[in-house]
Amino acid sequence: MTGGGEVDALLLVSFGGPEGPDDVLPFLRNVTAGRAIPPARIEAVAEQYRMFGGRSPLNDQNRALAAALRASLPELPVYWGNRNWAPYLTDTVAEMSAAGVRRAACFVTSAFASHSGCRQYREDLAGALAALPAGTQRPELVKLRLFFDHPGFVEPMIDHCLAALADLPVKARADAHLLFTAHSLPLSQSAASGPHGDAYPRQLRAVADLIAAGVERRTGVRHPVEIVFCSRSGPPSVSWLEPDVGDRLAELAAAGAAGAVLVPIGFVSDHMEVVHDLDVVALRRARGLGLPATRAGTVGTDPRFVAMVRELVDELRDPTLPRRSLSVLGPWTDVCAPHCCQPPGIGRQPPGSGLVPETAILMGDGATMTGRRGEKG
Ligand SMILES: CC1=C(CCC(=O)O)c2cc3nc(cc4[nH]c(cc5[nH]c(cc1n2)c(C)c5CCC(=O)O)c(CCC(=O)O)c4C)C(CCC(=O)O)=C3C
Ligand SMILES: [Fe+2]
Repeated sequence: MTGGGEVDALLLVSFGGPEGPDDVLPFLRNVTAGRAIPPARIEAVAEQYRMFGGRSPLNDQNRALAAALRASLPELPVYWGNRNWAPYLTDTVAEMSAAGVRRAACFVTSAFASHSGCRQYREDLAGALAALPAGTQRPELVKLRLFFDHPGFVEPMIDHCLAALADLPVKARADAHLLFTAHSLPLSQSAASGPHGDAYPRQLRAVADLIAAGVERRTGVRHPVEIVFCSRSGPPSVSWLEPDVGDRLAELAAAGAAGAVLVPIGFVSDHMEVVHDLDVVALRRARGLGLPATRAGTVGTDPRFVAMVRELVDELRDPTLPRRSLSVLGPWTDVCAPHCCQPPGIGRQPPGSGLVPETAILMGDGATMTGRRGEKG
């Protein structure tokens, strides 16, 4: 990797979701391969997808994001590849190689550090390169930095939070709690997130505080800020980040809270965790408890978010450009440290055992890592 320079493609990297009833089980097998997820949990998640016709909203949202990115970056071909469903990253990277792409900026639809949200995508990109036949052109795949505290993500979420507050009944509004939601993680994954550990909860807290401060600037009201979690999985013997959003709503109702706004910062579009775990399960529970509650929109294809991606690509072309970030945690590093987000017992072996050099760079192998590297993180 060189300091700055040309970029000849953008690769949108995401999770992937099923697009019809027949896709649900094969998709879940892809997601849970090698993971200790109880069969009962898999069946329950399959049922959630079936409630929505077996179709996740996620792929259509990525199609919309790709279209917005094409409009915003007309000079670059925009490719799209997923971890768990077609179009698969391995196929997309093979297509990019055949098209002669030399250096692609990779935008991953996940704002925060964790194994699932950062490292595993780097593993996927490295795996897609390693799967190319010997002798074919290997594009350089450069993952753009984590964007949790970028104004292009935070500012639209402030607007969405204000809109959700305005949807509450007037008497619930001024004292409403802001419950910032994110995907739960096993405590071991959370503790191992980022280069020094605990990056996931710290980044969530930083973003929640930025959004709450933005709301206060506009309304003059300082709302209570909490981080809550959805979509806990895994066996009951393993501890995950808590509190669960529904449990916390029950506690707030019991304590006589005025109201609550769910602000889904952990996801960039309204996918299954949002439309099912928040809109169906959590909001229904709040209604049953008599607690006024609304849910803020996700960032989706907000023009500021799309412009942020363009800005991150420009940073790659010209490292002297300002690197916008709103919290003391950022701007996040361009290259992850070797064991960043590596929980004990998950993932591939440490680098150094016959990996192609591009793979070693993506995986943050210190011995071969060159080029742009931030100071913090
Ligand atoms: C941090 C995080 C993100 C955010 C970062 C990112 O965006 O990557 C995320 C995203 C997503 N997770 C998704 C779906 C699923 N996640 C699962 C399982 C798991 N997720 C985990 C964490 C995360 N997941 C973890 C620790 C597990 C346990 C197994 C494991 O250690 O890997 C399972 C298996 C069943 C279950 O266990 O619930 C499913 C079906 C979808 C698609 C939604 C749609 O279809 O709209 C998306 C975007
Ligand atoms: Fe990381």
